[in-house]
Amino acid sequence: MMKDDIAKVYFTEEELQAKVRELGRQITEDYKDAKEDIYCVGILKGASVFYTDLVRAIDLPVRFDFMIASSYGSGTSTTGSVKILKDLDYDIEGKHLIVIEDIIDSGTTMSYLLKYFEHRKPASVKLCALLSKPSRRTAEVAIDYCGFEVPDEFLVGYGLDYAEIYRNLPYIGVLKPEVYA
Ligand SMILES: O=P(O)(O)OC[C@H]1O[C@H](OP(=O)(O)OP(=O)(O)O)[C@H](O)[C@@H]1O
Ligand SMILES: Nc1nc2[nH]cnc2c(=O)[nH]1
Ligand SMILES: [Mg+2]
Repeated sequence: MMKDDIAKVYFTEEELQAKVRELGRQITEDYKDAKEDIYCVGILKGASVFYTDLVRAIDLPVRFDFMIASSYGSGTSTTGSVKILKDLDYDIEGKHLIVIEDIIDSGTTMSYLLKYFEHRKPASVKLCALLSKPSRRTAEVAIDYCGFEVPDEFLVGYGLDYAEIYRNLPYIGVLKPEVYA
């Protein structure tokens, strides 16, 4: 079973779902009077699971868009360069963007994407990240809605992968050292 590979559970399914509801309520409250269209932009693939839960906790007419960005290759450390493998489908000029991400670690991915979005002149951009690892930050990123701060450990589950596996775990944890061997 997949759980046999997990050394420690950091956030249970229940804890994650409670946080998602709280973030959804906060976003709903903050955008309830917005005049412009709201675009929820998910950064695939890591944000996929959090995204689909969070949008269902937002009680407003939002639109979906996705980007695919990758800076980690297949390992556990950032390559430092961000590749956009899929761009936005829509012109976001004058729209509200809520960028939805699983984790801000070094900040490399998001600092790059936030600059990229600003060039497209949206009405506003806010970032919602489930996890933040502040001790690892090399590029500054302001997180408007942050789920949890986490220590410097490589986490898997709820969208977060190791070598593309473990994204479908409904909880977040760390792997046993022998899994990396
Ligand atoms: O703050 P950073 O150090 O840039 O790390 C955070 C990024 O790394 C992971 O994505 P990854 O590039 O591994 O691709 P994935 O989303 O497809 O897993 C994660 O989903 C974030 O997007
Ligand atoms: N799976 C996973 N991907 C990451 N990308 C940046 N930090 C992490 C992490 O802790 N786990
Ligand atoms: Mg990602």
